[in-house]
Amino acid sequence: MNDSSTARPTAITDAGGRPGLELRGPGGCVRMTLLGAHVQSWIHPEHGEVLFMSADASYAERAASRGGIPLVFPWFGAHAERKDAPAHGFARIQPFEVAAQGDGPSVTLRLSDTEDTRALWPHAFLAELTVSVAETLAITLAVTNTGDAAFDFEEALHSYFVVGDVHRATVHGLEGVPHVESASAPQESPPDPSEPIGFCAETDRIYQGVPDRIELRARELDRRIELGTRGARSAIVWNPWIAKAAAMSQLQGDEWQQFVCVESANCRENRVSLEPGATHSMELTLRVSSQ
Ligand SMILES: O=P(O)(O)OC[C@H]1O[C@H](O)[C@H](O)[C@@H](O)[C@@H]1O
Repeated sequence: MNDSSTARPTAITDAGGRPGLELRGPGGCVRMTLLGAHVQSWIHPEHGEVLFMSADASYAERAASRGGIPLVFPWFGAHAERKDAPAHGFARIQPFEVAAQGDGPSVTLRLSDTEDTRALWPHAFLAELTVSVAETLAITLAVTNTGDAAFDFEEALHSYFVVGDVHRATVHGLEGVPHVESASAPQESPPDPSEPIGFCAETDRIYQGVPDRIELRARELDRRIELGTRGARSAIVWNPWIAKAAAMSQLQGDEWQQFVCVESANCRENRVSLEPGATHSMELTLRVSSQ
C-alpha cells in the first residue's frame, strides 16, 4: 500500500447528483451512494470495471438503480402479504448515514428504523454495511435487533457482475447444492445438477445450504471472480434472458447478455431469526483474477 493507492473515503455524487463516497485501495476504486448503501462501481486496477450498471439505470432521488450491489433487506423478492411494499425490501431506497470512517479505504454506513420503515415492517433495527477495499473488496452487513421482541428477516448482497457474454459465463461451487428454480421461462431440459452452472435461458435459482466459496468465470473477459462468504446460507443465480429483460425497467436492449447476478443471501428457509439485542453478520469478500 502507498499513499497514491490508498486514501480515506472522499465525498462524491453519483450520475444523479446523489451523495456518495469513493474508496481507493490496492484492489481498486469503489464508488457507492448513501441511498441504499449501494456499491455502484468497482474498478479493479488490472481488470477494469467488475460490476455491471445499466446504461438505462435511474438515478432519481429514491430510485434503486439497476446494477452494482443493491442491498436487499428485510425481505427478499415480493413482500409476503403486501402488494404495495417495495420488492426486495426497503433498504435499497432508504438514505443511509455514515457511521464510521477509517484512515484507509473503509467506511460503515448505517440505517435504523423510522416511521416509514415501521409502517412497512414493525421492528426496531440497526443495519450497518461496512465496505473495505484492500487487495479484495470486502462487504459486511450486520443487522442488530434494537427492539424488545424477536424478528425474522431476509437479506442479500445482490451483486451484478460484468461477464462480457453471458453465454460464456459459468458458476462453480454450487454443484449438487439443492435449489429452487423460479424463472418463468427456464431452460426446457433441467440442467445437470452435478455440472457447473451455464446460461442458455432465463435463470432465477435460489440455492440453499451453500458453501463459503463460489466462483464466477467469465471466459469472454478472461476473468474469475471468487465470492468468499461468512454467514450466508443462500445464493441466488440470476439472468433474465431475452423476454424478461425486454419487460424489465432500467435495462437496455441486449444488456442482459453482459451480466450475471450471483447474490449472497439468507432467505426463505434460511431467513435469519434475531432475539432482542442480538446481531447477525453476513460477509462477502470478492477477489478478481485471470482464468
Ligand atoms: O428488478 P429487481 O426488483 O431489482 O429484481 C431483480 C431480480 O432479483 C432477484 O435476483 C430475483 O431472484 C429475480 O426474480 C428478480 O427479477
